Amino acid sequence: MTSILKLQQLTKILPQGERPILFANVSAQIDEPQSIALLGASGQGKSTLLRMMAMLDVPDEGELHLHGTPASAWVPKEWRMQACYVAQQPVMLPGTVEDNLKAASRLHKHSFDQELARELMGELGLSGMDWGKRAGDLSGGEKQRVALIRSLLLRAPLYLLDETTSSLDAHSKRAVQRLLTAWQAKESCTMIWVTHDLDEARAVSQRIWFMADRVLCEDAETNEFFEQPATEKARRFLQAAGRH
Ligand SMILES: Nc1ncnc2c1ncn2[C@@H]1O[C@H](COP(=O)(O)OP(=O)(O)OP(=O)(O)O)[C@@H](O)[C@H]1O
Repeated sequence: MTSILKLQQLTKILPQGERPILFANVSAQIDEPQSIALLGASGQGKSTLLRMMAMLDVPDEGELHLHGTPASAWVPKEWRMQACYVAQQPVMLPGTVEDNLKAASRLHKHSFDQELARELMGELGLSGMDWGKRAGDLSGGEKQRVALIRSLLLRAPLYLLDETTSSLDAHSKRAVQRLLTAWQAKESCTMIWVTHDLDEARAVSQRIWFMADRVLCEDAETNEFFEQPATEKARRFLQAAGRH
């Protein structure tokens, strides 16, 4: 069976600093659609690894494969349509909210699914929003949610979510978690969540990738990771968060 995504011995070396190796020999494989939470203390390289999976950063060593084809054989733009990166700081495209929502259909050259867009806006508490409003004038939380819906409308098989809910209020955060969980199941897509919120990780993921001391230290089922972490590093990480 062809894997959805394969990370093979990925190493990232930083251009300067006392600790030049950010991470080394990170290997993992996703064989079936699922949600994975990528955890670890600050500065371990989680965002860098996620950006590599989006072809927005390159490994110094190792190779990534998407649907069985190595990154070197992909046109980056096509890879990014399959592996959709949702940034922590949302970037609005020029124009209106509607222009942003229509971005995926323009890219794919297919008709815009207005009904689905309305449904998703409603689920994230944005049903009253004027679609003619300039996207740049939205609040930070509104931009985050519109950017997320714009990404979902791409209907990508893989979503790379970089602390997507961190700037949202508790209500919106729960709405996003609910929507993405339902979307992942309905669309049979894969989601990789970088998050510092362990409640979120537990609620949304089936699997945990845990980074510590420059390696991917654990790759485990979510319950197993939280109930019986296999390594001392993970135990200490969970203890520090009051979870173990
Ligand atoms: N291209 C680069 N050049 C220099 N430093 C970099 C580069 N990419 C990442 N870094 C550094 O690598 C470290 C890890 O960054 P990264 O954001 O990937 O970690 P993280 O685990 O996601 O951290 P956080 O949880 O705090 O967001 C940081 O100190 C960052 O400044």
